[in-house]
Amino acid sequence: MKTVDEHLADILAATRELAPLELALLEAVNGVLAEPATAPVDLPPFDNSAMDGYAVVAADVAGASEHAPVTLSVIGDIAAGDQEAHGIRPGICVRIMTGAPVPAGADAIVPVEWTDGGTAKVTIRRAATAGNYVRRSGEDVTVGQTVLPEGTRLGAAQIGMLAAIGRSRVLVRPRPRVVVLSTGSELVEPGSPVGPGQIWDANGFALTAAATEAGGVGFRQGVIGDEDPGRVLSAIEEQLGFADLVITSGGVSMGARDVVKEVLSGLGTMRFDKVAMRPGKPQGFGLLDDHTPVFTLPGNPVSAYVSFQVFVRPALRALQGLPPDPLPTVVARVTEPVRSPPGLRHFLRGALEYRDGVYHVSPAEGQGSHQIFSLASSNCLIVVSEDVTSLATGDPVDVMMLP
Ligand SMILES: Nc1nc2c(c(=O)[nH]1)N[C@H]1C(S)=C(S)[C@@H](COP(=O)(O)OP(=O)(O)OC[C@H]3O[C@@H](n4cnc5c(N)ncnc54)[C@H](O)[C@@H]3O)O[C@H]1N2
Ligand code: MOO
Repeated sequence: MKTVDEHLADILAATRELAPLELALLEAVNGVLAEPATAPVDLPPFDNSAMDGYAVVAADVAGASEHAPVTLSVIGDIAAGDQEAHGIRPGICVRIMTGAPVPAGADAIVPVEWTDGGTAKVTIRRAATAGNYVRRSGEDVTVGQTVLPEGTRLGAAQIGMLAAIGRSRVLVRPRPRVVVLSTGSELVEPGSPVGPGQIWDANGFALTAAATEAGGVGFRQGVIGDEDPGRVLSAIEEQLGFADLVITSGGVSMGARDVVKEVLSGLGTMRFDKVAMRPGKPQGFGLLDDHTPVFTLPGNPVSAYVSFQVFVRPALRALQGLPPDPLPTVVARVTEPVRSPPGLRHFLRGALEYRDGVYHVSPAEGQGSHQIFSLASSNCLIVVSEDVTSLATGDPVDVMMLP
């Protein structure tokens, strides 16, 4: 049997980064920057006010206090966006709004709360020193500065940064398009009635959602029966022109109708292995059409989901040129004894809780690979390594936090 680490290493060795594309900013959300982004101007681009108040000569108000207020003439207003040139000199000031350019001659802003709010004349009751509430040009970013390095995942804050330096388009490795196919003649579309021996397709939905959760764009292609091998093969092949990655579930074990394995064996670099893990033992992976990674995951819902998190998720990251990090992992203390088979990496579903400065984890009651309820009620996978066969209450163990 292959180890989990060997299987993952083979997957990552075969997975190539997607070609970068130039996209409009909002199409690039969750993409990965394929160029460094540099600022064409300083940010802020000009000195501006941090407060609604009055732009003054600081020396005029250096002695202002409740007992010795200072009164200045107000010669006008400047709002954010105003382009008129205002200038002041000692003895006069301008009413100014947050974000408006500081007028020539002014070197401090007095917030309106420190004044009587006057419009022709204003009385100031507190001293301000030079620079008070002035946002200096370039104090956030200087012209030419790299604001986002290549390889940055573009979340909301990074998209905002790009817009703030005036970019409308960026070069990114896009979110991988992940096509998900479920195989099995017992499978029925949720929303339709199930007959004897039938079940609703759970994996198609879970894996499509997982692909999107992991930074891809999931496309569920529905259910393919397993009576006609030719139909299963053509359904997979039809997706290769469009998909950046294909996931199937079901049909890879030892049954008389394990059709996915049957039709893909010998194609491209497809290989079907037993991996030393529970759940998720039967795994298939390879490239079809030279470059499209195809994962054939086992049909049991928990097996398919765990296989996704352990193998597909890192590959999706690699397609975007990101380090293939595993799910965030912490060390927790088990709240009850755990038994685990020797030689297998065991991923138990569990409940992780942070209490009194320590993580505690409780294994879920149902650990069968068909028990989707216990998966859906869990927030983590307890990872018991190959060489550990038992854990006592309080023993430390690695725990992967589920998204
Ligand atoms: N003789 C052996 N039998 C089995 C072995 C083995 O080594 N020797 N391995 C077992 C393990 S472990 C797993 S996991 C499964 C994997 O089987 P397949 O990948 O071939 O999957 P199927 O047989 O098609 O289905 C298994 C199970 O999962 C249900 N299923 C399938 N697809 C879906 C779906 N989209 N939504 C919900 N449920 C689904 C299916 O109805 C079966 O109950 O093989 C074991 N057997
Ligand atoms: O290995 Mo299967 O994936 O346990 O149920």
